[in-house]
Amino acid sequence: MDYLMGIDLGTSSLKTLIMERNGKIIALSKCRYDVQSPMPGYMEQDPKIWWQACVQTIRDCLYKSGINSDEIASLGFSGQMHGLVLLDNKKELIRPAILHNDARSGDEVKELYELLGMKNIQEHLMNPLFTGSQITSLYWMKKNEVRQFRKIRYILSPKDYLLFRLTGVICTDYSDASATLLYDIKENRWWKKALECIGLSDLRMAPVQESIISVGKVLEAAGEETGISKKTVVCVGGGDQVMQALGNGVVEPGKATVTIGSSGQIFIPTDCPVGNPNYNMHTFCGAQENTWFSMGAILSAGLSLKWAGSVLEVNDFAELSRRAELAPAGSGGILFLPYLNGERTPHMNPMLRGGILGLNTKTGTNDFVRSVMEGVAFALREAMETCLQITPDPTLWIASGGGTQSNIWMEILADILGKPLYISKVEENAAVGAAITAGVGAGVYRNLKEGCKEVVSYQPDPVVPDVERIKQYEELYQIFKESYTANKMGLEKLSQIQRRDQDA
Ligand SMILES: Nc1ncnc2c1ncn2[C@@H]1O[C@H](COP(=O)(O)OP(=O)(O)O)[C@@H](O)[C@H]1O
Ligand SMILES: O=C(CO)[C@@H](O)[C@H](O)COP(=O)(O)O
Repeated sequence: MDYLMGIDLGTSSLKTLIMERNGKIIALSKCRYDVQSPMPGYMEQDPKIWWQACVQTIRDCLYKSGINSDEIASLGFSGQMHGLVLLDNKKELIRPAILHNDARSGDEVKELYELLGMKNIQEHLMNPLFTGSQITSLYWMKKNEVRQFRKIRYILSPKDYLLFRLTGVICTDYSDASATLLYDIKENRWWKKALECIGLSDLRMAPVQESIISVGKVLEAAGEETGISKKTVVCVGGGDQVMQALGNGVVEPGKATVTIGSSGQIFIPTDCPVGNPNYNMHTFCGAQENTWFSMGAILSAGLSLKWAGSVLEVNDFAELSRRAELAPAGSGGILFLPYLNGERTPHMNPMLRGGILGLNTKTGTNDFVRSVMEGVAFALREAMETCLQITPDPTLWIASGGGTQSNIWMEILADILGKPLYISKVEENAAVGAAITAGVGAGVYRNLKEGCKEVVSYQPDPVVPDVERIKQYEELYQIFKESYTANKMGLEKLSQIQRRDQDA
């Protein structure tokens, strides 16, 4: 039988799975790791840890499945987007990866807007500039790590590093290329002006392929390390948002996903690159040429619940969900602002900080946990409304990510978005999407649409919003939006104090 392998490099863990062509998962393995924050606002990971996690989970999956590795027709990657991985001319790592949620380059964002010009950015990148994107992280390095900057020979996105370790091939895909903010989305090539502006040439950038393209076979040494056979075809894969969408059967306009992973996203496929007139959401390329999507991204979704758990010293998400179930809808009138590490859509502000408003003598820990889940859902609604200002509302919404494991969180999300939410029957949709992509690359499926049709089905009953709670949340949502405007300046000042104190 032909099996397919999907590998998803997340922010908090790496997941590998082996599935049959009909989507039945026969082995799944996860390896957790931490994000390092050596300075306030810095978010980094050592790519070698990703590779170790990749090796460990591949071996574990092969062992659990009991299959012969020759039977794996192909494998593909999904990866956290925007992050910066740098290799020197010996193809050695230059420094730890700077991640998508890094907030150090606020000044560089402002400078790059000046240097590149708003009109050019609108026309070529079709995205707002933001901290944690490759363009701003590279520009920060140029100013602050001159010696290391000079060593840069290859610039990769996170999943491309795993592809390189496995095959020796340097290459990326359209989705990750566009997410670097160094890529001209209209012209479909690296944007020379942006590269020149930060003192680099497009020779430093990886060749760009469709996600389904097979780049070759595993290297001898990597084969021995992982147990992957030389017969297995290795495909490029794509950014985790594109891969999770495919793993949820979202392959063309009409369907959309709302994701609660470590971060959170609204993902809407579009017929053309819609751009970003208000500089507060994203337009990126899809898995294949001439495919695009609009995206609203919030920085602390699942991460907010993780933080709440650490405050309460409850590190079990299922237990946190039970606690949220015990609190009333609206959490007794308290509101959580989930800006723990700044925010992207719609505020595009790395200097924001979180907040809890309306605390009173009756507020208890159950209210606190529920308000965190509600605050994340309010932020996702604001991201959704931002996208829907310029893209048509899809007919079907699918919830995705680790947050779907919580019934109460899904109920809250459906009520706050005011949308029935479908949930896929399988977990780990980004890894499933990577496996589907690899299946197309190896000829197991004729195309992505066929792969999605064979693999993806939804639980029979969507999570349906409740009419009464929709009304109740509407009132709170208006206060949530106003709270940003009312508190913005104070939150920014607090963030400055936090940086200053931690710097000292
Ligand atoms: N049983 C659960 N109940 C509530 N939330 C959960 C549960 N399991 C996972 N989560 C949420 O999902 C997040 C992880 O999502 P995941 O999609 O695995 O993230 P990533 O891909 O970024 O590593 C956790 O931080 C947590 O907030
Ligand atoms: O930043 C984005 C999208 O813009 C995220 O998709 C990251 O790529 C990481 O996702 P998680 O690991 O937090 O789910």
